This record gives sequence, structure tokens and C-alpha cells, in this order.
Amino acid sequence: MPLSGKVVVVTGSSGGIGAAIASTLASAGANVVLGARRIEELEKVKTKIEAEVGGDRVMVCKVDVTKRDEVKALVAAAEAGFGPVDVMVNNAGVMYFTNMKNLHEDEWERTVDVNCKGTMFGIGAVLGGMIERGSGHIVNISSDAGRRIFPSLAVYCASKYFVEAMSEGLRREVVGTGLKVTTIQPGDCATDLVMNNTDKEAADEQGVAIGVKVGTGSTETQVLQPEDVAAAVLYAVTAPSHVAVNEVLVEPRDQT
Ligand SMILES: NC(=O)C1=CN([C@@H]2O[C@H](COP(=O)(O)OP(=O)(O)OC[C@H]3O[C@@H](n4cnc5c(N)ncnc54)[C@H](OP(=O)(O)O)[C@@H]3O)[C@@H](O)[C@H]2O)C=CC1
Ligand SMILES: CC(=O)[C@H](N)C(=O)O
Repeated sequence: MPLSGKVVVVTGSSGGIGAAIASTLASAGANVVLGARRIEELEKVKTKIEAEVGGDRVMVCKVDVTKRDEVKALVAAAEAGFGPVDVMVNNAGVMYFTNMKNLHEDEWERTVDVNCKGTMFGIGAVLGGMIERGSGHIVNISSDAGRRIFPSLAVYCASKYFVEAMSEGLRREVVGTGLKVTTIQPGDCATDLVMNNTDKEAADEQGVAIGVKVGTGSTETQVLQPEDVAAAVLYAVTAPSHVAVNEVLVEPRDQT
């Protein structure tokens, strides 16, 4: 199996895209460490993956990615359990459709804390060890919103532009060290990402019902499934060692 013996950490893996990435990479042979805040959901994902792949190749670890020490502790736990981290997938994220004039400032702040700082802390937790070992792959789950601006998503798009800029800056800096840095840029994907929307005006303007999954009411060709995004991650992390897959834009066929 292509990832046999590799150690992978996935943040935000208590559901959605993160859980699918963990499952796909475990099926390819990796030992996976699941991180998120809801430990009981992490345990369910672990049970499901172990039923699929067998063996004792999944660990769970409670982490709030907005806390730098907790992200370092996640990586330390992974290393204590399985050994040095080969692949760090910074996936945890939040998204709120909101118009800036409505001043949902707590949501702006949470978006920056989770999407920007969380990704940055994930990089900080593994970078030193990877450089020392001369190998490692950092995969940051960005968005098509890291390439263009969507209405009622100003702060979210800004957070994903941050992820893109930081990733590209890091990638250029580590050229020659053996490390790889990839951003994955999904379009609409059927997850709970917008369940916590509170700005009704913005949600109505964008035709997004509050409290339902992304893509509800869309046809099969208008929304990705989490496994589609996981397949893009697998492609990037199993490329031959001389090949760098620096970014992958993966959208539903019929998304405008
Ligand atoms: N769904 C989509 O259409 C798209 C999603 N993306 C990106 O994919 C990533 C995953 O989102 P998706 O699966 O869709 O959404 P979900 O809401 O289903 O999953 C989000 C995950 O992030 C975790 N999370 C949120 N806040 C924190 C935190 N402070 N600390 C640790 N974990 C946290 C959640 O776990 P818990 O609550 O247990 O902590 C959960 O596991 C995000 O970065 C998102 O921006 C990009 C493009 C499209
Ligand atoms: C801009 C978007 O809605 C994007 N699909 C995302 O969820 O990141």
C-alpha cells in the first residue's frame, strides 16, 4: 500500500472532509491521528475506519486548533504513538455566510482564529521536525474561495487567501529541503460546514438555508462528496518523490 507505515495527522477530522481524508489515507496504509474538539465524534470516526481497515492504526486526540500549545500536543501525541509525522493535513475550518455591514464580529474573529491561525499552528507544530528529517508533506485544505471572492464570504475568502499565500510562501522557502506543501481547493462539498450560519440576510441572499448541509437541494453534479476531496489529497501525497503537487482545484462539474 502506498502509505504503509506513514504517519498522518488530520485536524478537523470529527466529520466531513477531514473524516474522509483520514479514512482514505488509512485505507492506503497510513497510521492516522484524528484531531478535533468533539472527542465522541472522533471516536465514532475511529471505530468506522478501524472497521474498514482493521488493525490498530488510528488514534484520537482532542485539540482546539486555535490554541498553539494544543496543536503542538497533538503532534507530540502522534509522535509518541506512531513516530514522526510524515503528513500533516491542516483541515479544520469554519465558514459563515455573513455581510460585513451586519457586524457579526465574533464570526469574523472565529474564522481568522480557526482557518488562519489553526493552519499556521499546524505548520509550526511539524515544520522543525520535518526540516530536520529532510522529509514531510504539509497539506492545507484551502478552498476555491482561496482563488476568487464569493459574495457574503468576505472574511472567509480572506482567510483562505491567507492560507494560499502562507502555503506558497512556505513552499518556496522549503524548496531543496525535501519537504512538500500542497493546497487543496474544494468547491461546494456536502458537509456540515454552514450549519452554524446566523446571518439570515446573507443566507437568504445566497440561497443558503440556515441549519442544513452544504449543497442541500443541489443535484449530484453540483456538489462534491467528502470522498472526492479526500481522493485529491491521496493523489497529492502519493505522487512520486520528485513530483510536487502544489495545488489542486477540485469543484463539482456543474458549479459556476
Ligand atoms: N464543505 C465545503 O463546501 C468546503 C469546505 N472547505 C474546507 O474544508 C475544511 C473542512 O470543512 P468541512 O468538512 O466542509 O466542514 P465540517 O463543519 O463538516 O467540519 C469541520 C471540522 O473542523 C473542526 N473544527 C472546527 N473548529 C475547530 C477548532 N477550533 N479546533 C479543532 N477543530 C475544529 C470540526 O470539529 P470539532 O467541531 O469537533 O472541533 C470539524 O471536524 C474547512 O477548512 C473548510 O473551509 C473548503 C471548500 C469547500
Ligand atoms: C466559497 C465556498 O462556498 C466554498 N465551496 C467553500 O465552502 O469553501
